Amino acid sequence: MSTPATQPVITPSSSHTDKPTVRVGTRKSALAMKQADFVVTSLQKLHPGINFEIKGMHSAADKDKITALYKFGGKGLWTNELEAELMGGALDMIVHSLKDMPTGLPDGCVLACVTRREDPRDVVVVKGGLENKYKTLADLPDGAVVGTSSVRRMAQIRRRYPKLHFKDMRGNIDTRIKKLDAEDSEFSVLILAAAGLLRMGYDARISQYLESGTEGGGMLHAVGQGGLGIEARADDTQTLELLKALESEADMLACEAERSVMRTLEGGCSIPIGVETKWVGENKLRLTGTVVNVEGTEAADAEGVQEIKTREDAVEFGKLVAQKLTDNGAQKILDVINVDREASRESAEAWIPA
Ligand SMILES: NCc1[nH]cc(CCC(=O)O)c1CC(=O)O
Repeated sequence: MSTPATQPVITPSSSHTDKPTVRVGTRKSALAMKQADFVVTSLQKLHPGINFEIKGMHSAADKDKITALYKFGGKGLWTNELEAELMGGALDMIVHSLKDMPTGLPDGCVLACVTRREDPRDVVVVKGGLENKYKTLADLPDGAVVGTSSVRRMAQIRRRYPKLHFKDMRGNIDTRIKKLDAEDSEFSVLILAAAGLLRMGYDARISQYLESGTEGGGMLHAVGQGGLGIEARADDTQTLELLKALESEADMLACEAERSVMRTLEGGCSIPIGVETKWVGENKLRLTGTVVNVEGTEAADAEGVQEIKTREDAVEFGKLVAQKLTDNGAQKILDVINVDREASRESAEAWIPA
């Protein structure tokens, strides 16, 4: 006999081995898994002939909660392992919260897709929920404790509400809310991203939306907040093609502009910068940015409106707004923050993705 005597045995669990498999990686938190699930469900509807698999991975920083975060080497802290798997071919794409993605990716990896953005704003969550007589930051008495580990959030709130106090609050969303609600908790409110709460189904805990302007507490959100960023290999044309269907062009352009501000200002390290983008006319994007010192006593603000049609337009626009921020004193504020951070080893969004 010239043909092989044994054929591979098809077991029930490998009944779809005839289908091509696309492997989707993400961090193994409840929110990250939900986000990956959303991406896979959307892709599966479009491609019933492909088998999609989600692989949740703990990063080194997730596994080791004792070693100080800075000892992991900072950049890409939460993404290095996933990217190694992607480049080695064990994964075909990674689903990230866009705001946790460094603005510079390793060679060979690209931001293949930005999905339609969830509400990008930060929100206030009050202790005990909506029964609480306090609903907004303006309601809080002097000395009330705000929980956040983000310098960006703390600095901007201090600027408007100098009499509030701040304490670090880390952990994933469930952990943070539990800490807030605990009977003996010292916190009055937490500041979180609307996107995470909405995706987790915790809409009912949102008591105030923060945004630019007095009503919104003058708060600008993090770069890329609310968007999902999907990373793939630059040469994997099949995956890049699949992901085109999930891209929201308007949100991608706005997020590219925001990331460009960050990339232009940061020089390696993540910085506490707030942004807000809004489409204000046909192809016209308005981008507002702020850099505030930790004490909330000094700020550089800038705004621009420009016609944006391509990714390159968005990147150039981001550079322009970054330059305006620098002209208005951002660099001086950032230099002080970088020196302080070197001493305290704190980072901008604390780099604890939810
Ligand atoms: N820094 C943590 C983080 N990273 C992504 C989200 C969810 C929001 C998003 O997808 O932008 C959060 C939680 C938060 O900031 O409250």
